[in-house]
Amino acid sequence: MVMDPKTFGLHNVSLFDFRGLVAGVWKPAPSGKTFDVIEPSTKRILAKCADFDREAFTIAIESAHVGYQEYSSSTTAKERGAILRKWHDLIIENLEDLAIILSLENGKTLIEARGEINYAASFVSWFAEEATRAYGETIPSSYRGATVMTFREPVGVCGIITPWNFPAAMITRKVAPAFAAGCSVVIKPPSETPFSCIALSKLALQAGIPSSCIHVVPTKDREASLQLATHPKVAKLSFTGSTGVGKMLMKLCSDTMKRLSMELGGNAPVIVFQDADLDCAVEGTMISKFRSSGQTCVCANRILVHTSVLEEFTQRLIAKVERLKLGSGLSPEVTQGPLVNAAAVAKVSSHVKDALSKGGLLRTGGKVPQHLDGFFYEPTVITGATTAMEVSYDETFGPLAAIFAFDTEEEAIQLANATEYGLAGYFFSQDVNTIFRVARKLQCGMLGVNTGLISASENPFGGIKESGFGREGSRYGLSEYQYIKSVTIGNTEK
Ligand SMILES: NC(=O)c1ccc[n+]([C@@H]2O[C@H](COP(=O)([O-])OP(=O)(O)OC[C@H]3O[C@@H](n4cnc5c(N)ncnc54)[C@H](O)[C@@H]3O)[C@@H](O)[C@H]2O)c1
Ligand SMILES: O=CCCC(=O)O
Repeated sequence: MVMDPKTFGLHNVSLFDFRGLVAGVWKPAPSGKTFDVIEPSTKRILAKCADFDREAFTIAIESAHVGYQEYSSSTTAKERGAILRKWHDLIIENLEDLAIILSLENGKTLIEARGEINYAASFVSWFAEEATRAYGETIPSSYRGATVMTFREPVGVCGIITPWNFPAAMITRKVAPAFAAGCSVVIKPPSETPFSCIALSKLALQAGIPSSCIHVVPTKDREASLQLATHPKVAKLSFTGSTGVGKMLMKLCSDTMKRLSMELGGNAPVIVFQDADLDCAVEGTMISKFRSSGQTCVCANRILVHTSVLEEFTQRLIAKVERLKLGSGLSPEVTQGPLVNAAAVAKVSSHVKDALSKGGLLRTGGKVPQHLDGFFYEPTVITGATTAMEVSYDETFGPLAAIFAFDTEEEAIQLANATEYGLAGYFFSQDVNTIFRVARKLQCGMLGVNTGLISASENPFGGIKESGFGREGSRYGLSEYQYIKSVTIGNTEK
């Protein structure tokens, strides 16, 4: 049975829409096809979303191609900034409704969902300002009487493919800089959580983004969405998701030489040195490990603790973990929502079983709770983790804290870097020399030192190694949607 949106307490029910936006029109799929979106905390069908085909992507891309040329040539950067400012304000005005929609489809707690909507809005206001700061340069020419200048031009139509774990923020972190630069977008939202994207897009239109510049094409048909990687009129693909899918898309994009942003998987280490402030280390580990029930790309996957503080740190961590309360994200007392689906539960379960079979010690958790209906797994702590275990080389993406012991700084750094991923890392130390030395040696794009919280619109977000490339947010995020054109003006001395 599909639930009635009116029962969720939304003020603006029109935000909860199940249609796509193609060439300026909100519509169901022409075939009438839909796919089920499941509420993870109950396993019930939340709603049926329009399921578009390949043809819809073609129409959207063609429209976006005309749209970006009109939009970029008819607006100043300041005007685009004003539209984004309005979009930001509308998101904040509708924050509670957006948070409810997000919590329903993703499962995260209402507090986390409100946090994500604020975070999503922060990218829109950030790029409202950045829009006006697309500076070019003048360069001394080696030709007499000539001057070289650079212009920053919008790349054109941008394909946007995002994951379910941040259904709102992953949209605005890409779409806001694209609009700021003068680009248009065709979005393929995640099929687990399409409704936050749809709601945000309604507000973008209301703010004044031209309808030819924003298209939302939900689908379960992966082949259809690959148009965003193959169609010659798509100039750029911005993808956030797993490394495997990122590699496949990158290969497809090579035929038409698309610009790419690849925000991929991680396997973040947390290192607790012997001189760490343990309260700070435990607090930071809790945030980094259990935010969104362990389902963020920057979540701690391996917790490396110096043997001298191992038991003290573990005891304090367990005390905090055992205070976490599982349940529906909409219940005010709940601190941990469900995982996204049955496959996510199975993966955590398999990592736990594998670790225990290889000598790990279960300290708390380790089960699927029987009293809850949704896709839940208990927050779990395992000590005695080793590099032979799956958790050491595979992203768990769930609430398993695996604790490894180390004796020397060199050993910790070697363990931390022994992964093909390089997204985030964290460490805790109170020694300034250790901080500078280790910060330089860890191989990752983002580092938290004495904190587990590194995500913010001003912070360059992105990875190295197989965690991808490109930087989102920050002063670098706008240039991902621009190309540099050099203009040489010659013979100016005549
Ligand atoms: N680096 C970052 O900024 C960042 C942020 C969030 C999530 N992630 C990563 O995303 C992963 C979790 O998200 P996920 O499970 O949604 O990832 P995913 O790669 O399975 O899916 C991401 C998107 O790609 C689509 N997709 C999946 N398979 C496809 C295929 N064969 N063809 C075309 N499209 C396809 C999905 O529908 C979704 O929209 C984790 O690895 C996480 O670390 C990275
Ligand atoms: O999951 C990855 C994105 C989360 C974040 O931006 O902090």
